[in-house]
Amino acid sequence: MPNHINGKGHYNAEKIESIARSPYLNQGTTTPHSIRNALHTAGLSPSAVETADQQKKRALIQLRSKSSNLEKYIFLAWLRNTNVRLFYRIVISELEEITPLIYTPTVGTACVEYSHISPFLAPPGIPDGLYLSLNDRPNLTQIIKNYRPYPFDVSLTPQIAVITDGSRILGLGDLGVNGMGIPVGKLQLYVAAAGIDPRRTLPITIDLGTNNEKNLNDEFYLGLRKRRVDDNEFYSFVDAVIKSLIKVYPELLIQFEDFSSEHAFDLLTKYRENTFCFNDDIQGTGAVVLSGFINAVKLVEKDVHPTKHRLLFFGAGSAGVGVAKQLLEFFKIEHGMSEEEAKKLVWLVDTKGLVTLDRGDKLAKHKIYFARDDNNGSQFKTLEEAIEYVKPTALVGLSSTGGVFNEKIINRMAELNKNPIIFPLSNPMVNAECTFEAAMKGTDNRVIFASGTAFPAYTVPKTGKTKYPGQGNNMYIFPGLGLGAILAKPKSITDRQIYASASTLATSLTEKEKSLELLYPVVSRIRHVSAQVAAAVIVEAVDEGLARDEQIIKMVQNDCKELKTRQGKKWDNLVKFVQENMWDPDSEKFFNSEEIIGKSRM
Ligand SMILES: O=C([O-])CC(=O)C(=O)O
Ligand SMILES: [Mg+2]
Repeated sequence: MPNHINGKGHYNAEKIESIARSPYLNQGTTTPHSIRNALHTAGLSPSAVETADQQKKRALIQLRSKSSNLEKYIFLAWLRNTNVRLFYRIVISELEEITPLIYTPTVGTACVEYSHISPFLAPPGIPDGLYLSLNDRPNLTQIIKNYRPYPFDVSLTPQIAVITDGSRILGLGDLGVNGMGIPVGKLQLYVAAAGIDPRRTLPITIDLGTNNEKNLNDEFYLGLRKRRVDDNEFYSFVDAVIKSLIKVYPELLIQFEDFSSEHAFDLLTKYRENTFCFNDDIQGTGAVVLSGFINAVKLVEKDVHPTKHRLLFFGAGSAGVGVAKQLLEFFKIEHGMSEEEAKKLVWLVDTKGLVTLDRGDKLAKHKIYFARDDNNGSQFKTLEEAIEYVKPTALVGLSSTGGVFNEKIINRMAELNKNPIIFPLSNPMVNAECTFEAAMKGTDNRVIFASGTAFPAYTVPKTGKTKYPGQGNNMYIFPGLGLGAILAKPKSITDRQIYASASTLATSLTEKEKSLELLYPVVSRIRHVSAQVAAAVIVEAVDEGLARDEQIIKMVQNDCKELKTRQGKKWDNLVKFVQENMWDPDSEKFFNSEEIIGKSRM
């Protein structure tokens, strides 16, 4: 733990002041009177001394009394910024209730409104994250150095940064600087789901303008009021930011988030070999869908041989192509198919129809890989036409077009397949290509379903049986992947590490979860699941010879003697070690009460 004691073994007045004012150290109404006296905070709150549970109960009652989810978001942000550990106690114990409020879908609403609400999320002087705008270009390194991650602790350096330019926030498009809600939300999940210390997280939004007219015309918009810069300036600015970040924090893991598709791919290609980074929308979403797909394939394998699937992707942006590429790994690794063979199982559809090489338009770079050349000159302009042509076993939506998997399309998938796999993955909920209820009704309840945002369970009217939708959200991957990477410190994050995260997530289901035909573990188990994912990433990084943490390397070599035959192994010691390394709001003794009391008596 950080040492707050001065040279003589006592807290000095300055330290006492900083504890009293710290939303991390000061525990408000649970503080005993002796400590309140010592901190000189006696009289600043009523006399009651409460337990942490009472504090939590009160906060939950307040939270639940709010009538809209946006109000709940604002309440939770305020709580986080005034009593960090109480906030995380609540998030961790009530994950299923709180995740949709601090993350998708509510974070989408919060981002749209961010310039209107952000001044009211924290007391003055408390940053929600680091903003770097075009005008900061000459001083980037200094600004990064000056920024103190919140809650403040100068003895701790950030371990993980989530960085966006706000250009493609969820399925909501270009929100400019309002996108800050996303890095903030993702990093809260790093804390809650993977036990990263909140004081070591760094949300970053770079502001290179916005093409969002509504923002540009909004008198309260807080970002640069100009159109986005061109590609040259974009890449050069991002490069300057990455270089400055690494200069200030050489071991920082950088997660790229919600960049527009074209930029997302190019940034990943540019940095993935030499920089400690990954892209959550390409690799995180890719891995989580792969994991759900592995389990979906198992549920239908009596009827469809795994290598006979035909996968139709509606939406060919970073997520669509990222997911499709990850799925290829499954066919290659688990079924020995060549890349060319596996690629033939994938068809992409975008707004102009089936993506083919001879369609006549200039395809974006990232679409060319999957563009078909076996269409004999025929073109298929709509999703319906593409479905008739491909006859897919699985329909994956990453189009950001809410409701586009309409009744007709769902019915057709049900005619074509005994158990159609339908994954409407766009976020937030309004952008999902269909609801769980619509998919169940349109397929006589035979659908195998996962969405990006959690839908409610559905009870089949005739049988009374309740079915649970899968939530194919990258929150099952990025916290564990990031934690594993932070612990093993590989030189780079590789496809094999990503694959390991996905296949481990797929096998992390309990017998009960399997008996309910779930595709993903229940959210309330996410801390344990993240530990397993992290362990898998660590083992892979060591196996690849890329890990650089000596202690981890030794431990893996002892714990997982036969690295090459480790499939299906649980690596219990390593998982335990990872869990022991997780930050927990109650695990630390934050200051020495005796020392403070001793000081006040002097
Ligand atoms: O944030 C989420 O819920 C998933 C995600 O990365 C995205 O939709 O861009
Ligand atoms: Mg994202």
